[in-house]
Amino acid sequence: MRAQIALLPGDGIGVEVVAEAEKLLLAVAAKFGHEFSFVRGLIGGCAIDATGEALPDETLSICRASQAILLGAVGGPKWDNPSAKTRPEAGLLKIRKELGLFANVRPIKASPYLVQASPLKTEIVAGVDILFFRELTGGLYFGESGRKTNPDGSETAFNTMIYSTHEIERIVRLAGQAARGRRKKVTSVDKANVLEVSRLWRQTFDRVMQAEFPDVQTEHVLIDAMAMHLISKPKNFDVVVTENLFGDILTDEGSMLPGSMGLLPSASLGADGPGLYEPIHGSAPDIAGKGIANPLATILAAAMLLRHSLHLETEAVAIEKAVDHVLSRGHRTADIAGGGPAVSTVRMGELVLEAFLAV
Ligand SMILES: NC(=O)C1=CN([C@@H]2O[C@H](COP(=O)(O)OP(=O)(O)OC[C@H]3O[C@@H](n4cnc5c(N)ncnc54)[C@H](O)[C@@H]3O)[C@@H](O)[C@H]2O)C=CC1
Ligand SMILES: CC(C)CC(=O)C(=O)O
Ligand SMILES: [Mg+2]
Repeated sequence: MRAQIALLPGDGIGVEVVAEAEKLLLAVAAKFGHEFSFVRGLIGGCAIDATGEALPDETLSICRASQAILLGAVGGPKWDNPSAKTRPEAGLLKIRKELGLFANVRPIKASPYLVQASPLKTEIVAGVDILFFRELTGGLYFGESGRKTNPDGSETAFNTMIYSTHEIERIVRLAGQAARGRRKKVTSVDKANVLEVSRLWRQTFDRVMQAEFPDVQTEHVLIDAMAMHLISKPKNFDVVVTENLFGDILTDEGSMLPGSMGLLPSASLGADGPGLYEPIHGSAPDIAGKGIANPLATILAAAMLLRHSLHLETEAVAIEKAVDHVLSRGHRTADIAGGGPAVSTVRMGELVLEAFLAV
């Protein structure tokens, strides 16, 4: 098949991990006879430096003309000034909104080869397999916000959490459909004991699930309790659906089940158009430029890209198997090495490539 893939490495370790995933995609094309063309775009801090905008129009055009987008990460201390005109993260929010990528799918699966990498007990972690559906274009990240100076000179700032029925219905539907292909259970996470938005979320979830997915078991869990249940009894969860901010926080927490942020990929999908694939982590300024970041989350995001946007299931599975193989042989980057011997970002990429070519 022919496909154009937009590569948006972004900032910090985004550049290092996307380079490894790109090598895998090139190898997929060569091995399976596909023609992938890659077009690069700027996003985040590097885009602000070059153009003054966190998401230049040119990047958006490249993405719209592509079948899929692979993104690294944005942000870093260089662009953290609170009074700056724009921030790198604004570019990420804008691309999600502009492309209508309302569903962020984040699988959290504990590899049998990595149970030692988790700070949690083996009996809690072994066998964990959760699929998060995080709503991605609504909620606090997109509601009205602002600041004002009060008469006494102090300041007030506000962000608004806002959701409409339509926005809730479409993400709940995707969660229900996914559950049908899995263990047929969906957990909805909200704060309905306090927030009006959550009460609408809960009512809408119940209505859609009862009418359209009566065969799927459902439950509601409050966000504060969920933060605890997620690491005390993670095997109770199959599919989890929640709003933007809650899903952002819970999945970073959930990364401690497999053992590192550097292991978790994600897919951001809309009703149509290109999907966007990225690791769940950020630009990791504390390790950027050292060549030690774990590229597996981004390599696994490339596998999700092949599966969801290019419908190349065999190729996606081949990458996932190669990652499993490398982990089964004991190769580790520093984040999952537990203080033991560790390989570099580039070496980990090479090992996955060698395993991919060998099967
Ligand atoms: N999707 C994106 O582009 C995101 C961007 N950010 C931005 O990234 C910047 C840094 O944010 P942080 O809060 O530090 O979050 P972060 O996710 O960049 O890093 C958190 C911790 O996890 C480690 N880590 C993350 N990815 C890793 C990998 N692949 N291998 C090994 N270790 C890894 C980092 O070294 C750090 O100790 C900020 O500017 C933030 O806004 C944060 C989250 C998502
Ligand atoms: C805009 C962000 C940096 C959000 C985030 O942390 C994420 O999508 O994981
Ligand atoms: Mg996040």
